[in-house]
Amino acid sequence: MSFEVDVSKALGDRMIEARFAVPGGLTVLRGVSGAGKTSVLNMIAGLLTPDRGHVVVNGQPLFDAAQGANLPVHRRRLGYVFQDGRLFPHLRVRANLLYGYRLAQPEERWMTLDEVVAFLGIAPLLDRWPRSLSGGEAQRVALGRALLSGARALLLDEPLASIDPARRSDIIDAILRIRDELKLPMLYVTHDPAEAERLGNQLVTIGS
Ligand SMILES: Nc1ncnc2c1ncn2[C@@H]1O[C@H](COP(=O)(O)OP(=O)(O)OP(=O)(O)O)[C@@H](O)[C@H]1O
Repeated sequence: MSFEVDVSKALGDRMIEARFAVPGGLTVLRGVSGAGKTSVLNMIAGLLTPDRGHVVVNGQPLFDAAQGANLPVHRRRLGYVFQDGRLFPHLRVRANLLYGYRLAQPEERWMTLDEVVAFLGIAPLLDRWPRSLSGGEAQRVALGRALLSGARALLLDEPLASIDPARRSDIIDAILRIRDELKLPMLYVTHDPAEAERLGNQLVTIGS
């Protein structure tokens, strides 16, 4: 299994719960607004600590309440791509990409800057500032930064939501190639049934 997740967390007056085990490929996380999809990704990433349960990714335990195990964020080898890209605004694209690369331990790196740039077709963007990029270009750079950080799995939270539907094809192609050529397991939050159908190998509903 690529992701084995069984967690609960009380947030305010709500209880966020998720329990699923999924193989590789792209797993769509769906659920009504407020069901807890982002909170579940944050628990897997290590940004939010579950009250109970465990998180295992690619066979490696990242969190286990019963054992008192809780790997810090930077050691989980997960790439996180947000709705709005969240590139560092004061760094050009090349420096944004290298930021992830420098964070990774040398033995964790499995793609070079040149390989990532060629894979995502972002060579013309390297000297640009994030503010000058379209939403789709920024998301391709965000994917590149995640790949360069030595990630062994990706978490994507509505990565197409802020991109004009007519201009989504480049980023969709990139995600499909990460799924099929690089074979990175992905958890992918979306509200869009067409996106789920096109990209997803399996579907998990949060909060039902
Ligand atoms: N730090 C917090 N303190 C209290 N409540 C919180 C906190 N963070 C999130 N919540 C609540 O937990 C619930 C789940 O939020 P979350 O953002 O995970 O849902 P979601 O399924 O991703 O929603 P959406 O589809 O709207 O993005 C919501 O009711 C939210 O208001």
